[in-house]
Amino acid sequence: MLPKINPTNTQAWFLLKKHYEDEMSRKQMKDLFASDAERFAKFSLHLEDILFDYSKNMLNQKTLQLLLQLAGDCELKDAIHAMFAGIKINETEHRSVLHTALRNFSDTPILVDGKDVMPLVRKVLAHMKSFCDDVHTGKWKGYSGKKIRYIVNIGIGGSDLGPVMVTEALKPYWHEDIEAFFVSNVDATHITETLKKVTPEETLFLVASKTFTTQETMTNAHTARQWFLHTAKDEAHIAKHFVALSTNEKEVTQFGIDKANMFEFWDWVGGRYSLWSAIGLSIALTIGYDNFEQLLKGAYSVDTHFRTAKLEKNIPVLMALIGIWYTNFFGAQSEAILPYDQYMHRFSAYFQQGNMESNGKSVDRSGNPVNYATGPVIWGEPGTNGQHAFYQLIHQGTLLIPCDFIAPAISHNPVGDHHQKLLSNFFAQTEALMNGKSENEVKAELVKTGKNEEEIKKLCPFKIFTGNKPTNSILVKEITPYSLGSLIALYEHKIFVQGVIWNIFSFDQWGVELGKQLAGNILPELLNNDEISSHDSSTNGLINAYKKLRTPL
Ligand SMILES: O=P(O)(O)OC[C@H]1O[C@H](O)[C@H](O)[C@@H](O)[C@@H]1O
Repeated sequence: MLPKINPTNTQAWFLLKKHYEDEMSRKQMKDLFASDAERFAKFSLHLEDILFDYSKNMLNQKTLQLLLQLAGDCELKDAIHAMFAGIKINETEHRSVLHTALRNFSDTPILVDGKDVMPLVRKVLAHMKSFCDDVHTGKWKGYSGKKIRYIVNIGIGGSDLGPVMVTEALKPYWHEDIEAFFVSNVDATHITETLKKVTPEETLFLVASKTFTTQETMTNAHTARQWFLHTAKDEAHIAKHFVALSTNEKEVTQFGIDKANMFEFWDWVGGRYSLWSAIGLSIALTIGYDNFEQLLKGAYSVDTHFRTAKLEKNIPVLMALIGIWYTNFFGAQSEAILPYDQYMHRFSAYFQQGNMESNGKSVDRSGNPVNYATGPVIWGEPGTNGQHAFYQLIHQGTLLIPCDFIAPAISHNPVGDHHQKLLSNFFAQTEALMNGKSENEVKAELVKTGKNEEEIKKLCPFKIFTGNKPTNSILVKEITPYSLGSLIALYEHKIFVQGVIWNIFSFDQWGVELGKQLAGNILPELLNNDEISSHDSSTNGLINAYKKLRTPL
């Protein structure tokens, strides 16, 4: 079990508040750099090919020491141990949290209810490997004897976002004969447009759902099944074209998928942490099993770092503490994740679910409302697109938005000087956000343009950048399956640490249920033309307007 400590009652919290009010709220980051030539060396860390630079933050040694004290006061080390040991820290669902077991390459057994889960994990990985080999070599054939060319993953949330993000980020590693598609939305447009691009004879559908009851996924899977049978005719052919990635054998067989074509995972794998499990089959089929294993190994390396490194040298711990510093003491309400790598264009969307479904909670582990802020809004787009869209607000708006800049040193597409240009923007942005531009600098610039004094006075306020906008920079040698695995694991553990300190349960998601429940009530009301009066006047009004607008049933 995790401790139930209100972080605001700790001594560290009290001291951090005082430290913020007395000292850091007035500090300028550029002064911190000016007064310490060693700042970068002191506030950056290396982990294999990853450089984590957190020097451009509004913190000093004392801040760090107090944040680490907060981690200590909230018993973080014990919590880390509890998660890796398979203790049922997801108390509201009475489950262990063991995505780390899926990438455990050590010989250490991991026990759930006294039983080692590692043999099962290895068994499913072996099944995935042999299946990938069969599909890639053509041993696995479609019903008409043709090789599989198209993979369509049907899943949503954690059964979609991870595989989409990873396959996109690793496009240079795609198997040459395979093309992957992902269908998630219950909007028929998604499946319809996808089915236009594939053929029944050469398509393998992966029905990805932990529960195998999710409305969107089941609806899309049934539509795909119908589409397939329209051409294939015989239900016996389904076995060659539909496999299931799930924890729910009963529902899988009821859908008509053979147990032998089910890739299993377990309730101790959270949906948004499941890309390492059988849910990653679309990844393994797309980039090859060996590359999938590299992804797991990259994550395993970070798991080892997270479990064993001292807290002050522990990258995910520092990422988490820095986030808490801004959320709870500076009042920041969002964080931007900005990958300077076009292939990583779904990375922030992926961690939107990772962070917001995990730490978007307002009740603490004792069941009481929290009296402090928890998970921020996570958002972002790849650089440099974001620069031409929303960076204006980050530079000159009223909100404080801590940003993570992520970039590879080596591009998969070393064309001309594109990558130098891309990275010059990365470095320039973090520099600009930190230093800003003073009134004197603006004036001097305007003088050079030949403007008169009155014009300069008028224009000056708009051209000032206050600076002091915090950023983390994560520089990776290259985006490979291994380094991507590491990056994902860093962010996963950041989320975990924050949840521990905020005294919330990060691995349940009750907040998604109400909407599903009400949609279940409303759906039958949409299946007739009767006027509805069972809801509030807005909901009634909307439903009745919809019924008038559509063609009557
Ligand atoms: O994998 P499934 O059981 O289909 O669940 C898919 C998704 O839907 C749920 O509503 C949860 O919010 C997500 O955490 C989950 O990843």
